[in-house]
Amino acid sequence: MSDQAIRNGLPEPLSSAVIARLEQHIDPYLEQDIVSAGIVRALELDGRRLQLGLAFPYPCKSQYRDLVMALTEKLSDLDEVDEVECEIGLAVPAISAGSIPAIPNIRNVIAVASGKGGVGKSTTAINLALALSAEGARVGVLDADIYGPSVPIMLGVTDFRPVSYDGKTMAPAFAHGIAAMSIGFMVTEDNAAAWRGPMAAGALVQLLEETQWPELDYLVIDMPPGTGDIQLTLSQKVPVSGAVIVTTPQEIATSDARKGITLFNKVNIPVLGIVENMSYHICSQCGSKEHPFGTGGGIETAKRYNVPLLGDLPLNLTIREHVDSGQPSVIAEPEGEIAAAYREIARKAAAALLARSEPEPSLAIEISSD
Ligand SMILES: Nc1ncnc2c1ncn2[C@@H]1O[C@H](COP(=O)(O)OP(=O)(O)OP(=O)(O)O)[C@@H](O)[C@H]1O
Repeated sequence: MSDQAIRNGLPEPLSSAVIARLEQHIDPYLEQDIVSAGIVRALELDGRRLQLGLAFPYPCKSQYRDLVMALTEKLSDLDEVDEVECEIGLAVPAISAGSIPAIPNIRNVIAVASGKGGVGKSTTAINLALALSAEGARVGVLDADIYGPSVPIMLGVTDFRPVSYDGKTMAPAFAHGIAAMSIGFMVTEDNAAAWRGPMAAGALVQLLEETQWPELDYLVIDMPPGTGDIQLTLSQKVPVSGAVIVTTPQEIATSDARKGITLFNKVNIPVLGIVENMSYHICSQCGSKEHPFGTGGGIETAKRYNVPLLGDLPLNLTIREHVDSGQPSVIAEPEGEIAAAYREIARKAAAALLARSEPEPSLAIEISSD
């Protein structure tokens, strides 16, 4: 139950009647009615026009139209009201990340991680960041994938070189409406590959802290692949509010994903859910769904660790072509099915962040040997 007070200018008994009807509307991502969830902020009557002020704690702009229609329908039987007007805003709260101090201007940090390389972690991170932005949030992305920084290519900013105006901090790149900083702007692949764990983690934390981030609701970090020292150090030094694990359905990738979940459990970072990438293939001849790597790995892992499966993405050449050309699918085909799948993942991950703001102490912790 939210303690958010409603600015309520309605007379009784209209006020009770309106609130009772609004309480019937369950937000599908928060799984709570919109009054209890604190989304209803203001109620006013202007003549026979009912004005609703709503503020969502997670970005879901693409859902507003359906919401307004559903609420108008629910309130249509009230004699005092001829018209319903909704003003909808976004107010993302900062979810605390334990004792690590917050980074100025950044409300929430979401780490995108994978147990092994090549599963599509960066592709997912960048599309997730752009999807959060498309749903209305202010978003930045930090490319911490030191051994294969791909954000400059994926956002089409390979020529960007960070500049410092104050000698202390660097301005990030801006592309497709989000801010971006990448280790790839600084170092060549050759010298990054020589970096060992602590040095790499130190450089990444410095990169994060010395970037002049604009005000952000979410900073998405594309983590280095794997579950070793760099990932552990980063998770302990950066105020990560939640993690998204990317996996493919192959058994080997799935067991690596489990190591990823274990790593975040170890450092008390809630796992917001799993994204199963390259999950299926749509046959170009007959349109049927084929599962070249088997089925069910993501669901099985999600169930075992009591974390949601945020979504699955097909093995699809256009996903690859889009990111390789600097126009990820969420931007290249915003009306397409793939963009819709990423936006759904974004809404679910952002809502999960609110629900799981306290790590569950009952979660089984499995310490892996590597
Ligand atoms: N669903 C998909 N369908 C087709 N190609 C994909 C898909 N997801 C990612 N790819 C492609 O697979 C390759 C690897 O993806 P990506 O760089 O995102 O993986 P990664 O897990 O971040 O790898 P690494 O950590 O090693 O950099 C890229 O060429 C990307 O375009």
